[in-house]
Amino acid sequence: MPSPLTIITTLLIVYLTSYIYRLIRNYLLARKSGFPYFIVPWEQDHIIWMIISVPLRPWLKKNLPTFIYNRLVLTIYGFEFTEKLRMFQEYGGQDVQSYVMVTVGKYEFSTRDPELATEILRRTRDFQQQDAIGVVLDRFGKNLLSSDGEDWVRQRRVVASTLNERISKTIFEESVKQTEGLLGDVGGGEVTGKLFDGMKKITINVLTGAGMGESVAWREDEDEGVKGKGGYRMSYIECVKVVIECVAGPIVLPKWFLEWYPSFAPGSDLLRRLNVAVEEFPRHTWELLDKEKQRMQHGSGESRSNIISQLLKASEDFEGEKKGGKALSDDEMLGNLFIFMGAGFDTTANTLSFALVLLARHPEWQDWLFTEIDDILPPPGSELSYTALLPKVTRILALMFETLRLYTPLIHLAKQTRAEQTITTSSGKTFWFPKNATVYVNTVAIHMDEKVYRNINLKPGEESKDNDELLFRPTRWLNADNTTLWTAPKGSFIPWSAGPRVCPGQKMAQVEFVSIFLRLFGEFRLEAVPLKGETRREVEERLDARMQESFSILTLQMKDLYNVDEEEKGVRVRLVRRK
Ligand code: HEM
Repeated sequence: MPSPLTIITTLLIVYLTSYIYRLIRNYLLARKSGFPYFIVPWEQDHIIWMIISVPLRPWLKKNLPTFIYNRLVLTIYGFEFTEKLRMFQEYGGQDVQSYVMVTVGKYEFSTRDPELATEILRRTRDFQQQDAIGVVLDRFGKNLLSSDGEDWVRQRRVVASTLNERISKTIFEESVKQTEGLLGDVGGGEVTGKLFDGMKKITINVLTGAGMGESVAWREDEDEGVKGKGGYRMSYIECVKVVIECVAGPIVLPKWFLEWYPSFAPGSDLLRRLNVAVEEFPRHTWELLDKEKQRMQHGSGESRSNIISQLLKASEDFEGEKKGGKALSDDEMLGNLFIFMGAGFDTTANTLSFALVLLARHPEWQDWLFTEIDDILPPPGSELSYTALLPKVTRILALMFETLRLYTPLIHLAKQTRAEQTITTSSGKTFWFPKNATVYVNTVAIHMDEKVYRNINLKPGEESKDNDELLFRPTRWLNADNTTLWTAPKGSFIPWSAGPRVCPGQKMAQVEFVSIFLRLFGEFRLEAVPLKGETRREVEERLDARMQESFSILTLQMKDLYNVDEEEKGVRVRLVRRK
């Protein structure tokens, strides 16, 4: 019988040998790749490290020697936003702006090179979705975001066709209606921290109203809605909110764990609500689907302009074409209706919130917006028309693009190789990727490319600056004529990704952003409210610092912006009537 000491020593030797083996293996693969590489002898994808490293980051920064921290931080989730361009400047090559990080964990490649990014995103069969996406997002069924190959092609055809012009018009009208509801709450000139919660509420109400065909009145108690009608404990909206809140982790917990998790343990309230939501979300969704089917059967046969009815219609068309072939299995139908919520909620709400904070920080850009808005809005009291207004809007879209450039919701696009791959660039150089490589397209760094963005489209009176690409300047998105939108070169502006898997909700998000801002800034100006004794300069510094403290849980967001009650926290603003 070996002694405990012998067992521990043997285990230690086995672990160390495996550790050194993995490091050397990744090192040899990196040398073969043709990319610049550097070594961080750490297991970046170890589950314990992934959980503890994010909260530990400030402590590590304070206590570790800089040369160690600067490498270790690149193994901590969300480093793309905190580190910006540094790692490419230190380790990336001159011509390809990419690197391999040699670790003890998975082989990891990152790029900020527009040409490589375009190629990676174009070749969806060679650079596929990561396995981890399915673990998190397949809770209610397989879906577009987690699928690859033929399954993805079939689902994409059906799902993407539902987000059409009819939906855009519905989205526009529903967004205006919801914004009016919000203005009823916060448009009285009072100081409020709730404007940003309002953006979340608008986004989810629009997704439910224009998406699921269940229009929600602004003042409707969230506990009401569909709740109660079939013995539900939570409304549809509440279920969606809880599930999305849990997508970054707890969603993977099995039902038995949620059921038995002790009520005195930390996080028990959220897990208890998740337990209910996981059970009731599918029931609500089936009920909405059934209702829509009934309407289609008993109505004129015309599908309504919401996502759920368009999805049913697209499925029917596909099934007709394929003579009995099913467009989406029941499981996929549910999975995709969840993905619409999951993919469309936080991304859009956070973009709206960042844009508002940027406008409160830089009020001079509000005047710039007013010029366009006042020019195109009909007289007060008239209805806002999607078809009349949308083609005329450029400045609000320029603001949206500039917000997405600086605070891109997805800080990287994560892909994975399942076989060896090569890419040959236009300069004739060939690079190699091993099987099972993690491939990151770093959107934060791509959006800060000085060769693309520095001093582009300067307008009369605007000065050129050495750090212009790091600054908030929406005019860069307008051509010299000042009325048409500038298109960034291929692979240089990818908040919605690019290639065949480009976000199908791109237009929907733009329509929502434009309609909310048209309605809001048509009537109001936004002011940042100073804390006690704060000068304007100090307000600006505080807002800049707050935006830089943003962090990513699946999407990038500001800390303490939502659900904040205390006076000193949150970002307090005031809407002041313009006319
Ligand atoms: C500002 C708002 C939005 C941003 C920045 C955004 C960004 C993205 C990005 C980067 C991807 C690619 C993800 C990847 O490949 O891993 C994506 C995919 C997707 N998005 Fe969006 N999105 C937004 C709004 C929406 C909306 C409103 C919807 C629909 C309601 C939506 C539905 C989807 C779907 C279904 C996919 C999967 C596409 C596929 O894999 O073929 N998104 N989005």
